[in-house]
Amino acid sequence: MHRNFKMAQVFRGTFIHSTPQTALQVLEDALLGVDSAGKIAFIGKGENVLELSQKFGFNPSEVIKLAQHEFFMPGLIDTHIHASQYSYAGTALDMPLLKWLNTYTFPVESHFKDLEFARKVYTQVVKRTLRNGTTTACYFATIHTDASLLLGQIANDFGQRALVGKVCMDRNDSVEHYRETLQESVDETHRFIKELLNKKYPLVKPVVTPRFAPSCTEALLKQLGTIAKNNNLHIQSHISENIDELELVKNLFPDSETYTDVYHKFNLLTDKTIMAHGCHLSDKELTVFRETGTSLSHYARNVLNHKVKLGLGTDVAGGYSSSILDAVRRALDASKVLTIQNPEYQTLTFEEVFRLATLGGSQVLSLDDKIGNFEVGKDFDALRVNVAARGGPIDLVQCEAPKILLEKFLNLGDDRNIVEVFVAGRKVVPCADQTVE
Ligand SMILES: O=c1[nH]c(=O)c2nc[nH]c2[nH]1
Ligand SMILES: [Zn+2]
Repeated sequence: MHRNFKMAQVFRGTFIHSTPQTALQVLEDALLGVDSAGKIAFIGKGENVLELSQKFGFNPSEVIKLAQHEFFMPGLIDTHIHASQYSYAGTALDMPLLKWLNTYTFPVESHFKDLEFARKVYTQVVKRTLRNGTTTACYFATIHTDASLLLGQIANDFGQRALVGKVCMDRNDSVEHYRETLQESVDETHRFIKELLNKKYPLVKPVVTPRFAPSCTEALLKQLGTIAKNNNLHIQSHISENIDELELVKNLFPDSETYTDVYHKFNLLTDKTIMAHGCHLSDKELTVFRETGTSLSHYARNVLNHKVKLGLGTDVAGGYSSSILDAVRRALDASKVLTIQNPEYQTLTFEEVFRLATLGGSQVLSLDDKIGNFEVGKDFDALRVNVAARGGPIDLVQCEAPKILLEKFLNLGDDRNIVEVFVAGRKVVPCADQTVE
């Protein structure tokens, strides 16, 4: 027998996922086994259940069968979300970036030195995103180390896979008490990394997080590049979101040719770097992204054309919803608008956006050896979707093919259709305590 672990769960039904070659692969009447370490042990055909049960040592009567209108898909991956901005999600969308940061964001984030406030918001955001099917989230917290550690603890407790970033900023003239000195930022980043790694959470890791170039001095960017390199850590930040921001970066970093150069110079562009937005990146800058292996949390055909790793992010609270399903729809809508403006522009298909939300996200986070689709050896991070869930938002008149079921779920579904969520084989939704405080 080829297994180290006992088979913990075996499912039979439709599995839908992406591969690097195929945006949508449907496995009908498949049998998938998850071992006691939460990894996919085998994928076979339902009709071979007896043979597989002998080979992998499970009882065919214990196989969990999906109902009609149900399917499994890989867990959704949010490659960019500000956990600390969740309290005002859905509001404060009336200002351009720099004004928005000074007016809403920095004052709210400064409250996270209060650990009870942090606990409340971070518990809400972890529970809500899990409920919405986000099995992996790449979080920005705030400058406060203890509150950022708390976010890691809460993600671990609820079973979400997460990268957690203590935000670094030693430049901020607008909200004076929401700023660190260079030394504080460096020391606290060291402490954050050390303490989070010491917890040995299996699914939660630190990510080095310069907020964005305008809120960091060159000295800080340099030190953060070194810290990430010495500890082989992920890095996340923002880039090239807004024209005023570009001007500011030009003024603050006159020696750098482009915004991308600012980060590149300080070793902040690596194959474990996730940059958000990148709306105004030139072809030349995108080439640097590809060459360094840097990923983008955004959507855009041009990014795909440059073969830059690309995934979706909710960007709460700049984005109003904490559901990746919402990001899927906005990516599709925005892509249609781009085609209206330029008929040569090739509209993204729902299959492509499905891949961005799952496998693409795993590539962005350099976790595609562990998650992103249903491959033997990967962790079982999955959503059990019932398109016809009672009380849900979708009415089915007749039996539909799996591809249509997925399309309906992506375009019309919500958390009522996500009947179970698994992370590394553990069922995290429904969990014992379902109410969002
Ligand atoms: O959408 C954004 N949200 C933020 O919090 C932020 N900080 C810098 N740049 C940013 N963009
Ligand atoms: Zn952001």
